[in-house]
Amino acid sequence: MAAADRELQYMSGFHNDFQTEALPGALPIGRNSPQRAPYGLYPEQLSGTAFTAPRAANRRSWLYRTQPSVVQAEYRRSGTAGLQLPNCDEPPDPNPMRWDPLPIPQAPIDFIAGLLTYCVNGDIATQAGCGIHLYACNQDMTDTFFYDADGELLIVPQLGELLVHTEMGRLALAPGEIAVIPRGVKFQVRLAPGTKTARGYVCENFGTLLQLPERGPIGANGLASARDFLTPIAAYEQRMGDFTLLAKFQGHLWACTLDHSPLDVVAWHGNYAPYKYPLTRFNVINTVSFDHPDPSIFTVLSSPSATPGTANLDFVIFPPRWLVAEDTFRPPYFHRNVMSEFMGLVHGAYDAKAEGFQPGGASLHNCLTPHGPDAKAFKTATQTPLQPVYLSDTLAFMFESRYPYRVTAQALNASFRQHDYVQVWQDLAPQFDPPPG
Ligand SMILES: O=C(O)Cc1cc(O)ccc1O
Ligand SMILES: [Fe+2]
Repeated sequence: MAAADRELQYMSGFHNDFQTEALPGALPIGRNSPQRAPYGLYPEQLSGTAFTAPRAANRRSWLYRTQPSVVQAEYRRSGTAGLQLPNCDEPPDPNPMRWDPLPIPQAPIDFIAGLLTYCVNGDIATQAGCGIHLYACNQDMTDTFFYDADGELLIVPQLGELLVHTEMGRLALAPGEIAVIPRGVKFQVRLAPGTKTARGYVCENFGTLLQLPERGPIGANGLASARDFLTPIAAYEQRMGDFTLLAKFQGHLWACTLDHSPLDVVAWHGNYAPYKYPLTRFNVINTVSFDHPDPSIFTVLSSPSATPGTANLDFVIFPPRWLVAEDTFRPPYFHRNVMSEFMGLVHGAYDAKAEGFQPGGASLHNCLTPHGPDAKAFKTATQTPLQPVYLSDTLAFMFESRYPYRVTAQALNASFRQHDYVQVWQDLAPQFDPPPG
């Protein structure tokens, strides 16, 4: 099969034990590390969990590459303006926050340089919490590659199609789909033909690897199904040049040079690999009687913490769906949540906030910060006659975490932050009308 035809083919399944080779015979058979691997390839193990992690949680892959990853120069400190840690001198902020869409860049900028950290929670060093970044870019990464030693990257494109070239294969990624690049996997992001500008969200999970949530009483089916997750087949390039490998390590960027493309993996096998998932495949469960269920019924992927049911990170979506609840306030209720909620919007409108929360925008409702439908949404939802309604053109999502988010100075002070966000609730006047006497 020609190299170009091999691109963008996928294997189905979630955390399966996959095996794939871009050249017939490149994968050793029956052992991981033969005395001499086929075609002079170097075997290299990539461990995503401790060697001794229980079998069900253990993740590792064996990569067969033209040169081992150690063939690279010394790491030196690097910096991009946008990838930042929150200022620890300032206390975390309980105010509800919202941002207009991340502005589209005018100057040339690639995916990594175009990342802007909004907030971070937990602690990278103890592998708890996550970082939340938005990206806006208009250039391919060509001679620069990247890996993240701090967390796996959940990418949620909002605008434009990406081609993610990873050392384990190539993924095409469009708005409405998500991808997860495992911690440590080297990759490069390019723009798909026809895409001039791309924008989206990235959640960097420092904790337990994302997994499918339990279905509990829902039963054996529903929500996201393992077979709809797609992992790329092996694809490699043999390219010499002056290349830079960027590494995010404990919150900071480091860079080293190398004279060959690190995307030189000819074959691999294992259960630690990138994957993508089309959110349209999500089977949406909701009430068919009354009341608004908690949004945990919309969980696509979850990173558990040590406390049962209390996620390090839940990735929750609000996709198109029927609303049929009777005698019910149908949008999200007013609430105060001990978990912290960061939200984004891929397309359309969100029913709790029809205006102000825009595609490419973001909101943050931190631990126990009161929030809910804005005054307009409350009025509409309490006055409209209740018919079955199809909520079309909507795709919001939430990164929900047990750890409060600390917002970076650049996000706090961004020109596109809506400093008057709290006003959206202030018209909720008293309407208490007790019986006389
Ligand atoms: O705050 C939000 O908009 C997210 C959310 C949605 C919902 O349907 C119920 C609770 C909740 O936190
Ligand atoms: Fe909420």
